[in-house]
Amino acid sequence: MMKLEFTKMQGIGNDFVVIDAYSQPVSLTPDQIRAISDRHFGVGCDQLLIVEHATTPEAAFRYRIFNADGGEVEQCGNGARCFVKFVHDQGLTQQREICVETARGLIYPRLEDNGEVTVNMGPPSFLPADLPFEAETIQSLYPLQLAHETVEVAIASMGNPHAVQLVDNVDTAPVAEQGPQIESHPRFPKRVNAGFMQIVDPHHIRLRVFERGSGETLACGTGACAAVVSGIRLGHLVSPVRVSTRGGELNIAWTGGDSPVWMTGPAATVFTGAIHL
Ligand SMILES: N[C@@H](CCC[C@H](N)C(=O)O)C(=O)O
Repeated sequence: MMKLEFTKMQGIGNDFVVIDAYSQPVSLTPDQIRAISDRHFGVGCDQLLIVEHATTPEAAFRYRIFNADGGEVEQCGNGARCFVKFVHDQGLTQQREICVETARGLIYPRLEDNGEVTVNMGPPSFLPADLPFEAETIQSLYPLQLAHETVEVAIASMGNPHAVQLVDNVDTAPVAEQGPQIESHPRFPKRVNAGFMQIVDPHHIRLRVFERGSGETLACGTGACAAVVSGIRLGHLVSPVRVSTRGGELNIAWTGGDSPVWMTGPAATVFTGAIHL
C-alpha cells in the first residue's frame, strides 16, 4: 500500500487534488487517479494535477492535468492558478512569474501582489482541426445535431477543445441534458467541453460548463477564455470581460488575432492530507 500526500485546492470552486512529484517521484495509474478523484470513496476533485520537473530548459516546472475520469488533458485555466499558489506555498520557487510546461506547450502564470494569479493562456485557435472538430469549412457558428434538437456552437481551442453556445439564461439552460451529448458528439473525436454562455452586457457574461471527463463543474477557466474569445469574435463582447460562474468570477482579456488570452482570478488551498492507495 502506498501513502500519498496531497494538497486540496480550488479556483472559484473548480477543485483539484495537487500532488508534488517535483520533490519525490510519483507515478499514478488511471485507476488510481479515478479512485483519488471519487467524491465518495476518495478525496474528490474535478481534476488531479501533478507538479513535476520540466523537460524543457525554458520552463521551471511541468504540470500535468488529469480529469476525474483518469484521462490526461492539455490545459486547465483554474488549475494553472492553483499550480502557482502551490509551488509558492511549498517553497519550490520564489519567482512570481513562472514559465510552465503543459501538454500543449508553455504558459506564463504570474502571482499578483493581492494573491490573485494572472495567466497568459496563449492565443486561441478557431481551426476545426485544432480541437479536433469535423467540419468542411471554417465558420463562426456550426449547427450540431443532438438527439432532440439542433444547437449552434462556436468552437475554440485554448489548447483543449471547447464548444460554446449562447443561451438566454444559464440558470435554465439544459446543461445536464445537452452537456453529455455535446461532450461525446461524434464530430468531436477527442470529445469536448460544452459551454453555455449568457451575455449580460458587452463586458459581462454568465457561464456554465459541462466539462469533458468531469461533468458540470462550478467553473472552468479555459471554458471562460473560450466563451469570451467566441463572444468577441461574434461581435457580442468587448474585452475585458467579467465572467460570472456558479463558483465565482474571472476576468478575461483578449485583443484579438494571435494575441494571447489573459485570465485573472483567485486560487486557494482548502486542506492538506494523505491517502493510502
Ligand atoms: N477545469 C479546467 C479544464 C480541465 C480540462 C477539461 N475538462 C478538458 O478535458 O479539456 C479549466 O479550468 O480550464
